Amino acid sequence: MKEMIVLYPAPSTVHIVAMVELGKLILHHHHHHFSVTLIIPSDTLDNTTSTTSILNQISQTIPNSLTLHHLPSLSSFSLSKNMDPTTFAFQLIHLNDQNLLHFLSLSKTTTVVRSLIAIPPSAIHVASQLNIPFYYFYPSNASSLSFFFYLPTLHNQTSKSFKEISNSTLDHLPGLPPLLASQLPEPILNRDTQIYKEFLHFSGNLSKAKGIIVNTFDSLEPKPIKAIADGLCAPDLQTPPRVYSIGPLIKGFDDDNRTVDIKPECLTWLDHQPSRSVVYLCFGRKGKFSATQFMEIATGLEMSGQRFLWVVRLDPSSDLLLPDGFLDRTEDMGLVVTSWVPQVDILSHESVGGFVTHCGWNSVLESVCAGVPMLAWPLYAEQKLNRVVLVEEEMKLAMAMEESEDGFVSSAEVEKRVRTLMESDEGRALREKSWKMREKALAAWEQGGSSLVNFTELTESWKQGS
Ligand SMILES: O=c1ccn([C@@H]2O[C@H](COP(=O)(O)OP(=O)(O)O[C@H]3O[C@H](CO)[C@@H](O)[C@H](O)[C@H]3O)[C@@H](O)[C@H]2O)c(=O)[nH]1
Repeated sequence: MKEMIVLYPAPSTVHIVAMVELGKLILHHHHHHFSVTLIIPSDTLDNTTSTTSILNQISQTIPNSLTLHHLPSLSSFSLSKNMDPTTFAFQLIHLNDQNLLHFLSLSKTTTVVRSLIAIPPSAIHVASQLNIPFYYFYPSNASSLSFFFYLPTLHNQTSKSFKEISNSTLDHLPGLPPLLASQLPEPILNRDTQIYKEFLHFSGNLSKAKGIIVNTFDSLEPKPIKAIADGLCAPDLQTPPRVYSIGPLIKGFDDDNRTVDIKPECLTWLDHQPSRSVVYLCFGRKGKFSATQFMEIATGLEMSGQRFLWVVRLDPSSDLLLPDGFLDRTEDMGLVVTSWVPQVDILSHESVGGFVTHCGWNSVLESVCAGVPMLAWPLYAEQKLNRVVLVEEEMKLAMAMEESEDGFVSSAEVEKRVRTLMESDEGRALREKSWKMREKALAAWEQGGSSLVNFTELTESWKQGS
């Protein structure tokens, strides 16, 4: 009988999508040995129409051998207006712990559960109650992972919150370039919050997992990967846990094509633009801006004279406010889209020459896989840290959008940076570097490539029951 691998994402669509890719990977290589069950939390952070359509797409494209298990709905629980999304996510996760325990206990009566691979931090306790080998799946990069490994050490060095020392430079973080305290992951800036405690707890537990699976590849982030492996991030540990970088895991190009019956307008529009001429702007699922900021972006884009494909997210109740006559004047130059777009297809389209991104890690990986240089405009979560790493000389796949202290970006800045990205020698150098990194991304999964080797070691250890 096949042994079971259980995948347990956080209650967020983007993490479910990443774990589907992991499930497909395991089944593609090892379907004779393992069955894979993906647990779908019934309530997600982003219970929106796009979430539903993505989840529908997922169920249409997953292989039959990937079993979905939906957790019961937590219908009595609703998002309090005052609760920030991360706090909400942790609440959902804690409420689901019992459901997870119940499912795994039942599964254990009929099959061998070879491992639980989870994003939610508290799943480690469920696994240990049931004696199931536990792996964290860390959905962002090795750089922010190395920071979380080091957080307990930092915590003990000072009693201050990072937000109190926001202009101080931390230049001793293992594997990382110097960072301002304000550039650290946003949920841990204030140590008086419950979220900070949750992350500290997560950080302290990282070493208790049998391994940590990260969606990156060795040649993209060699320094933080080495710093973790060398034990620099958790100096008190005898043996650091094994980190398996098995990326890039991104949504397959084919999957989208199979489900999209009608070619989206934006792809048809791209077909008619010159090679590498279009700058693509998209800020993830939640990247919303104030009306004033929208105006500045629009003005900056128009002034840059570059062709653009701009994906705009709006609150259901808001109208899109653009400068008078903007759409008419830019009719031949740009397209503004408010719907969900097939980002992977867009980034790999011949006409796209640059990407203005919020630095969400999936977007970054998708850009890397398409060889498209980035203009980094982080908004929240660990995105500021991601920007520092992306623009650093070592990696240099992006240039930075410079914002004011309160996060505002002027139209002049948008104009200047977009033009530089698309037209200057600096932009061309970035493009060349990005193309080289694309080749390294592909190589990571070729014969002898680092991600294939790491993945094989991981799955072999399961087969040997170790
Ligand atoms: O119209 C759209 C908008 C987005 N996407 C896709 O949605 C995903 C967005 O993922 P990501 O770029 O990682 O952004 P977030 O959803 O904001 O990601 C959250 O999760 C990431 C991984 O943990 C973190 O790096 C981010 O900071 C955090 O905001 C990507 O696959 C995009 O291709 C589309 O396909 N169409």
